Amino acid sequence: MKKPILQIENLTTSFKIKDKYYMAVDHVSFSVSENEIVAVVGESGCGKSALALSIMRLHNNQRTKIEGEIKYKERNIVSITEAQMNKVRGKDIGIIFQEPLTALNPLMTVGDQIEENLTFHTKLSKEKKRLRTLELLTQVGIPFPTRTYKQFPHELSGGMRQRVMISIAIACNPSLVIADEPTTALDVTIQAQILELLQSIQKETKMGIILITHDLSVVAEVADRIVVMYAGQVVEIGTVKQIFAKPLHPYTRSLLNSIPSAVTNKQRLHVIEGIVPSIVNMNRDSCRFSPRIPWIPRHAHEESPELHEVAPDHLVRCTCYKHFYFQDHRGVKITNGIT
Ligand SMILES: Nc1ncnc2c1ncn2[C@@H]1O[C@H](COP(=O)(O)OP(=O)(O)OP(=O)(O)O)[C@@H](O)[C@H]1O
Repeated sequence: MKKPILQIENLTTSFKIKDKYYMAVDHVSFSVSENEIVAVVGESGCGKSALALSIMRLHNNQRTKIEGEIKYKERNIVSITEAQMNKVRGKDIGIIFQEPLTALNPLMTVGDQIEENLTFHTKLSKEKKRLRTLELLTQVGIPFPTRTYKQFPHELSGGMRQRVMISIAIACNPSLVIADEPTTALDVTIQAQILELLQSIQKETKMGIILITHDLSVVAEVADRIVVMYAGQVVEIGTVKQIFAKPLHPYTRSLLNSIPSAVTNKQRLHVIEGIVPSIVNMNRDSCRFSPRIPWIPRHAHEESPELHEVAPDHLVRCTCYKHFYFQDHRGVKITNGIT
């Protein structure tokens, strides 16, 4: 059995809005093992970034409350001091953000930014840091590492900047990397290259990756397991095979049905009607997805829906999945979930 690197248990992240706290991540539990890619998927506003920033403890702690456990190699990093967390961040756990142009410092050269991380976490000499930086730039597929070493972020293309972000994230050989929408800001061909790069680094280093994305189609090829989040909660979790071959929660099925494919490209794509509720106006006592599937009878939903284990390692929230069918744009029932 694989060793878990990160175990998240009942993680709750609440933001203070006008003197009251509202949960954006609601009792989330899952784990990531070495050599494993776990994808966290869901539409915008489902709590994916709030989750990623909670793991890194990058929220403003004056306005954010984090409860539950995030165990990195058995140690609960929710309760360690900020100084201790500084040693974990960037060394044990790396992060890749969606938009490298905003995440990178525009006034520092690429070389300096990578070396900054090495200076903070290692005792390498100046020359060794330079060599390690050039090695990293080569590893992430930068064609002219010595030139890029001296360049500023704005001198690079989006894809190259994301490669630089990846090299910063992996500089200290972390055992876990969180990639928060790493390809969203890139065009399709570059997206594929960046995902391939992440996958090859992961194979080489055996690190664990949490891949956060709103796009289920990007995870099929790379992920081992999928965590589907809706309105702050995990609504389904399973292996890639389980989720793609037997998606159960109506939200998962809707996400899958929204993916353009060779099968659907001549038809209108499935659109998930409605929007993710805001954390302030959310009805927390019932199935949170129920307002978006009004044709499912009320009795099909569970009160205070729980996660149910439907197969080994395959969990789904609420009983509504048993009754689910789609309505296409003409109101026609589609019962199998995937057209
Ligand atoms: N700092 C904050 N203060 C108050 N509310 C917040 C804060 N950050 C996020 N939220 C709210 O928490 C919910 C989850 O947001 P989050 O950014 O985690 O979603 P997401 O799934 O990552 O979406 P996206 O893909 O657009 O980033 C949203 O309702 C959002 O408005």
